[in-house]
Amino acid sequence: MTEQDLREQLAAFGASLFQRGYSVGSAGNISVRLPDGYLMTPTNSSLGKLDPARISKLDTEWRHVGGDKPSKEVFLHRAVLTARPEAGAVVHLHSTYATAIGCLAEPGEDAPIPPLTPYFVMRVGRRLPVVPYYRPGDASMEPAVFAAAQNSRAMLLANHGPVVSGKTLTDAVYAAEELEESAKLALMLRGQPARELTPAQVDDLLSTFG
Ligand SMILES: O=C(O)[C@@H](O)C(=O)COP(=O)(O)O
Ligand SMILES: [Zn+2]
Repeated sequence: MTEQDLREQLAAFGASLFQRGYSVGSAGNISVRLPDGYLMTPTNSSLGKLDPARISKLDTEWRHVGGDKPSKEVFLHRAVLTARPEAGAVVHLHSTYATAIGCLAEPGEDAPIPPLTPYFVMRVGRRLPVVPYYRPGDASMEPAVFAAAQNSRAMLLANHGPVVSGKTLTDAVYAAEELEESAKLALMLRGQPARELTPAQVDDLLSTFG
């Protein structure tokens, strides 16, 4: 895909996420890896109204070189895309159910979303670490996010929201949506004897689709 294609795809996915309530106001940010740098949603922009021409561009050293001022979460996206060289995009949302789990979960441990459905395992993976709380935009979060991203495609920022990576922007968006639906299921079924996928079933999914 060309950079222009990716700019248009980013704006279209942003609008789609916003229209379906995965993001409200100016919450959330998205980055996409390019051959010569990165695209990033501008700070204080609504994912629902992104102008492809004004999306921020950063060079390979993460310096702002074009478009509007980038998201204040550059450090967050840099940590994930550096830790996961195979990742092509990162989506950060404040989607309600995943954020709720991020308020219940113990920072430093894995989030309490059990493997209830195959698609959660296939899209998000086996582990969902919870990164301790940092003020949004705080550069000191970078080592903790980097460490979490080394072992997992997705994570929850405690008391803040989910961060999900994918090989492509499409993969990252689909995984972020699946994570939100799985968080909703986990909360709906909390305290009930829901049947989980067995470790063997999880292994089978990851070896087939992982
Ligand atoms: O929660 C925050 O403040 C940020 O993580 C966020 O979601 C929006 O910040 P910008 O991307 O700088 O608008
Ligand atoms: Zn945020």
